[in-house]
Amino acid sequence: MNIGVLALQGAFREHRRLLEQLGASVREVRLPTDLQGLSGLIIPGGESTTMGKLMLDYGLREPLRAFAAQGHAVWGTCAGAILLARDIRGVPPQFGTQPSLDLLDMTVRRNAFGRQVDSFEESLQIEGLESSFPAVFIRAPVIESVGARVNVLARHQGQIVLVRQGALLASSFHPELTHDTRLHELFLKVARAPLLTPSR
Ligand SMILES: NC(=O)CC[C@H](N)C(=O)O
Repeated sequence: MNIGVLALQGAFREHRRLLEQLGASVREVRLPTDLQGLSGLIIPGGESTTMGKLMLDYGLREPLRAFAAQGHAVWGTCAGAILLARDIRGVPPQFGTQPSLDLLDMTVRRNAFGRQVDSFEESLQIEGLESSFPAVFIRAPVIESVGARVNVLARHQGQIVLVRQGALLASSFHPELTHDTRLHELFLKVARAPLLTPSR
């Protein structure tokens, strides 16, 4: 299966390594033509302001929206989750409005768990996984609210940190920075059969 990782900035190599470990063939996506023939795409963590700007500069916003509209699986982790959100809060005023793909019906607040030094790892209970998942949070966003079609799959201290809406997934944390492959396996399952996989 061909899976893309948006490679404008951020932790794309780590996602690539995990996906390849699971047998996927991975393409780094930098241009709209790179999306051809892919079954799914991961938007990594990094800096959502920079990534959003590069996304516009490279003419990727509309092609990415079209890719998702075709029903392909798209998973945003941390900054990637911010880019998927319909509504982004906590953007410093000097950045103006932040570009978003406006795909997932949720409101996110940037850097809601604190500063870089406040990064932490936490065992999360995730719906559908039998044992807890080691989740790494780095200047992570919180998902403040979600629309009716969005399923909440995990919370940390009451705050939403993992959601699914059809073939779209968003996590506040970085599963690519651990050795636990279960969320990448879930993503590949969705990418294989986006319309067949139950959303819970
Ligand atoms: N680890 C991350 O992806 C951090 C996200 C970053 N704080 C942002 O708002 O874009």
